[in-house]
Amino acid sequence: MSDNDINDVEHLACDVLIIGAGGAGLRAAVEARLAGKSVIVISKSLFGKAHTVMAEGGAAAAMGNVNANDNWQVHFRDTMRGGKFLNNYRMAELHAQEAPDRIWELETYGALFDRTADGKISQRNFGGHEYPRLAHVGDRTGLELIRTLQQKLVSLQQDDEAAGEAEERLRIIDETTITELFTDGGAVKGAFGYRRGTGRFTAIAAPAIVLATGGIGRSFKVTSNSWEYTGDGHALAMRAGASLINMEFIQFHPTGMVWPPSVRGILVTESVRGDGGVLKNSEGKRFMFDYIPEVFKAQYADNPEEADRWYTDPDNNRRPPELLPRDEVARAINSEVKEGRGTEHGGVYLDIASRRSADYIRERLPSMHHQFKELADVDITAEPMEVGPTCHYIMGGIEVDPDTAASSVAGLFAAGEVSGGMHGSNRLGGNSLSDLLVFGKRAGEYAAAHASAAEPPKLTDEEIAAASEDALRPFGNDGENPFALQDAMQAINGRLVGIIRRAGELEEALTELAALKSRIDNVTAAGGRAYNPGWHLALDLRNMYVCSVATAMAALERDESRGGHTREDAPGMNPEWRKTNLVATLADGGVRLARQPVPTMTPELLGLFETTELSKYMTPEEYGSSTTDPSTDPSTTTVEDA
Ligand SMILES: Cc1cc2nc3c(=O)[nH]c(=O)nc-3n(C[C@H](O)[C@H](O)[C@H](O)COP(=O)(O)OP(=O)(O)OC[C@H]3O[C@@H](n4cnc5c(N)ncnc54)[C@H](O)[C@@H]3O)c2cc1C
Repeated sequence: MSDNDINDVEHLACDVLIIGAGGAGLRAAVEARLAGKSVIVISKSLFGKAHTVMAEGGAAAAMGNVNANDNWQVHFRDTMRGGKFLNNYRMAELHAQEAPDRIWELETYGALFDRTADGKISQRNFGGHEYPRLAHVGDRTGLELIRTLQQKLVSLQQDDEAAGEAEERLRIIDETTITELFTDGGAVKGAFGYRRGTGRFTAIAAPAIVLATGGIGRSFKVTSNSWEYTGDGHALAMRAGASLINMEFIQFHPTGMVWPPSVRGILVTESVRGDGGVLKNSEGKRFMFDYIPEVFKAQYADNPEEADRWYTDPDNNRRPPELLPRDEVARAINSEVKEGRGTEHGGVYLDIASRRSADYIRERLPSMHHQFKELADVDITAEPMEVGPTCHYIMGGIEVDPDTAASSVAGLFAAGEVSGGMHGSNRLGGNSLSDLLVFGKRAGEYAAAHASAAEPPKLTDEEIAAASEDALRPFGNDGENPFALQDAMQAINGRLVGIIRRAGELEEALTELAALKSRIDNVTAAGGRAYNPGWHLALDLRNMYVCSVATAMAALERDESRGGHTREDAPGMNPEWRKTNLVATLADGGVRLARQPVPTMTPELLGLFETTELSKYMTPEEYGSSTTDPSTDPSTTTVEDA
């Protein structure tokens, strides 16, 4: 066999294939396996090293442990407000209702959350959440979540082993990247990928597939995301015929590290602000009081005295503006820096040292203490941190049915960050960990049900050979180095599709991206197939490209500012745009963008809000309207890209 032998393919089969071993993938795997299905979980990185493990602050669930006034209705309201009412209301409803059960269930799997004085799961404050709501383990919550789900999977494998069928029903394959999905007659039937360590190909036949591949953050240079987040699941879904929703909404977390340059973008958890940290500019001013938008004035304190009282008496005071939703805080920091009140390294100060004791900081924020000491030689118990916005999360993603997590392609499901709709135009902190538990479980359940009703699919030699040839193409190309092309794409996105956007710049981005296309098609890989990061990136680039184009197109189309999409040339929210989702599909190799109506909330859910609040987001006739079916709505229109 030559190094580039396209015939050396490992053949596998299962009922439910799960692509991604973060929280969403692992929770789906538990559910599908408990439903009696054979399951394979594939992970691009080492098992246990998914993004979820990096989550710091916690998982939002209205358990009411710290403030008994909390309940799912309040959580639902906060989530819709955070998303500026563009959320898929049904997803937000299911999420708020089911998150507490998913957290308690984790305890039955062995999770150990921090406790309140009376022994309940402790819950902390976070931006946009009315009550303390984030179940946490210090600032290492994601680690506990992944550890627990892995432990659950191992215990299920041990059951199988005892029955003499180890790995028959649950197999985990890490360091393997899926590059293609196979479809037949509009339904998925398997996937193709390569083992990173050897470069050997793998073809897996499966009637049901769950995409749980996380986000797209690596399309930007300054990001909290790690190397794996290249939009693979988004692009795989599109190539299989599914649609992406609202890709313009990208969350720039307000607080990433800004110094030294080698660590720029690494996250500084919102828990620092939840636990009392405040933002100051270079003049020492606590500036967030100047940036409270009209729609949030009723809930946020407009003076430091009231804001500080809130930490001990939240029932009688309004919240500090440092805890506004992330999009608001990120924009405020951006403005301060732009107006010359930033720090030496282009950020602002985040100060908890002058407000909390060193012991408190070390106990509540051990990872942050360690991170700043090790990476920046800053002792956060004695000095302020320098922070600035960093690309963190994509609200856009695969369009799914809210109850079943099914995409428009039969047998293809999606959960976690790769799916769209749940968070509307902006995600609240803590709502991702709960989202991936709620919808990971649902995706696993419905994928298992789909597999039960399907025939075992067969993969053909021809389609496997075509996928192999495709994957090997960079070795035969004579173009550019993949790292140079990634830099070029990151530069376009950072400069022209970043936190503040303008129509002219977005057009420029699309032109520059289009010019990059042929260079990406001709990207070159050198060397052999074993552990070859250049080859791996060469294959990832086409995914990053298609996601970048979908984002820039949707950002140009939506000429309003909402959540994680700020148009300097179209400031403010437009109630007409609140009724519209932008849906991207692939057609003739290009991205196609369509407008679809946002499903309207049921009267029961609308009734959870004051009319005065709804009037800030909606047109008057909407308050009393009932659900619209997008597929039959005549106002659906489309635009084509180049
Ligand atoms: C530093 C940091 C802190 C955060 N803190 C919080 C927090 O406190 N609370 C909160 O709610 N959210 C937080 N988030 C966001 C949250 O962690 C993520 O949104 C969430 O973990 C995503 O989970 P997931 O299961 O969807 O995907 P991930 O955990 O991102 O896992 C994706 C999986 O897919 C695999 N994969 C990707 N592409 C392929 C491919 N082509 N083939 C095979 N496998 C593939 C990856 O290897 C990985 O296993 C934080 C994010 C970061 C970066």
